[in-house]
Amino acid sequence: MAPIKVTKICCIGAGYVGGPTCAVIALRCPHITVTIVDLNQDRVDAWNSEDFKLPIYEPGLEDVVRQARGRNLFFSTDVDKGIKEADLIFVSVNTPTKKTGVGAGFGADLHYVELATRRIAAVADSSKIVVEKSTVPCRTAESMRTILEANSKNHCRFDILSNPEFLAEGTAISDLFKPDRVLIGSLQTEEGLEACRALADVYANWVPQERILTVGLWSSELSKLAANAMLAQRISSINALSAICEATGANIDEVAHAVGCDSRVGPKFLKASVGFGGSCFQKDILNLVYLSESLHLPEVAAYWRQVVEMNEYQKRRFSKRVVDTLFNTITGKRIAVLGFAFKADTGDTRESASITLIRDFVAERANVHVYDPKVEEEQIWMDLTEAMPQLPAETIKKQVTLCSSALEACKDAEAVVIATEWKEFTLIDWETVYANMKKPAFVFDGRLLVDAKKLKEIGFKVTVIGRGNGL
Ligand SMILES: NC(=O)C1=CN([C@@H]2O[C@H](COP(=O)(O)OP(=O)(O)OC[C@H]3O[C@@H](n4cnc5c(N)ncnc54)[C@H](O)[C@@H]3O)[C@@H](O)[C@H]2O)C=CC1
Ligand SMILES: O=C(O)[C@H]1O[C@H](OP(=O)(O)OP(=O)(O)OC[C@H]2O[C@@H](n3ccc(=O)[nH]c3=O)[C@H](O)[C@@H]2O)[C@H](O)[C@@H](O)[C@@H]1O
Repeated sequence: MAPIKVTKICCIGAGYVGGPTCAVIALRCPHITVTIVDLNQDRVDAWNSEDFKLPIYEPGLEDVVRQARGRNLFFSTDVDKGIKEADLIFVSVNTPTKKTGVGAGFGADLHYVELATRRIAAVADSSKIVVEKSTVPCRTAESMRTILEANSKNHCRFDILSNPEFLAEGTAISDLFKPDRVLIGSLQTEEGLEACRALADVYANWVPQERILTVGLWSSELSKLAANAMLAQRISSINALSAICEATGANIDEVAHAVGCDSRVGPKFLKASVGFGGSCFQKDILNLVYLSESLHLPEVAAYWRQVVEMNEYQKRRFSKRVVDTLFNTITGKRIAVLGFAFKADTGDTRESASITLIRDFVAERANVHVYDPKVEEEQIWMDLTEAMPQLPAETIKKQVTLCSSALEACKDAEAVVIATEWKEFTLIDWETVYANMKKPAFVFDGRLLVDAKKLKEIGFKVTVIGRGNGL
């Protein structure tokens, strides 16, 4: 068969993955035209905005978009045109956990993937390589192929590839510039391997050959779920140990360092925290749990489910420690929560531990003062109303105040809770914070961020995750 050369790429879905990933492809491959399409007009308008007020915050992203937009990078709501013109199409739509029906609460909602696939089938009038970029359950490519083949016109060929994305938010651009690996899964047929080579050639414009891994379709799909499950499992493991540290007087940072020095374990992803958040860890593990159950592997399902349960326990445990320490009641007390994003360097709040903490504090009838350097106010209100459906919005607004700086949030507070590891929280002037707080002044560090000894010297009562009360 004739070699395929990719010259036009379309990406369906201009979100946290589709946007940065395809912007970097456009930057690194000036000879390829990249069009990112989305049904969401506001999102596309933001990507196209003259002042580069992009819909997502990601360090380095604006620079990439500034260089490539209008040259060979385009954003549009014309999904059909994007599909028609492309020879390779990334499907990078959302795959949230199902809310209702079979598999509710566990399985992936593949509705958006299916709609995008059906759209490709409906409008494509020439052969395409269709690439699953979204994280999907094992064997989703088969369903996509069935839909495409059943609807294909003009004898169009569709080759399906799996090319999961491993970027982390906050470091997306550097992850994309220098990925640990690019994974491409294909059918092991002549056509499948040729499609795989064509996509590998795109990445080869900037990724060293040895980092481009080519495997079977099902291995590729499963590897993405496995990677996220194993990363989250490390956090739940260290968080489980943090509870033992608090009860025994061991120090979780010292334990993590000692364990991570073993080259077989490695030092990364062993930072104890108030719990992992983000749009994917929980969703992908639940997806793996559902897959295991469907395959009649209940022990495997129970094993992975425990990673999520431990995370829920960690968040609950932390809120309880706040209440217990504040003399068993926080009713009417002012609590400053520093950080609303699920991690530093992103404005994303999906599954953020901060939401759970604030919900718990509001349930205890505390007055919560929140500050985050990047998250939009509107987003915070949306997340809190969704997290507390039983409370009228006015009640939430009575108990929660949004602040424009850490100092403002901490003023007159009885306790400060650090929920996100923003760098600016390491630079807080704690002397001033202390002077402006009610006494005794408490600090609860859910991110191992503060110098506990120094804060104690100032006069704070300090509680740190993974350390006993004696610190
Ligand atoms: N957020 C992350 O850091 C990572 C996410 N992933 C996976 O990538 C996928 C996408 O995630 P995000 O980019 O975070 O989601 P997102 O929600 O930010 O973006 C998805 C976009 O797809 C659009 N969309 C949905 N259906 C469409 C259709 N039929 N036609 C056109 N546009 C459509 C939505 O309007 C939305 O803008 C998910 O499967 C996720 O699990 C993978 C690695 C990292
Ligand atoms: O599929 C995805 O969506 C992505 O999920 C994660 O990326 P992300 O969720 O953006 O961010 P992480 O850096 O993994 O952090 C996830 C959560 O774990 C927490 N975390 C991380 C590391 C750690 O040691 N301790 C810890 O509590 C973070 O604060 C955050 O709340 C993975 O790291 C990416 O490889 C993957 O592509």
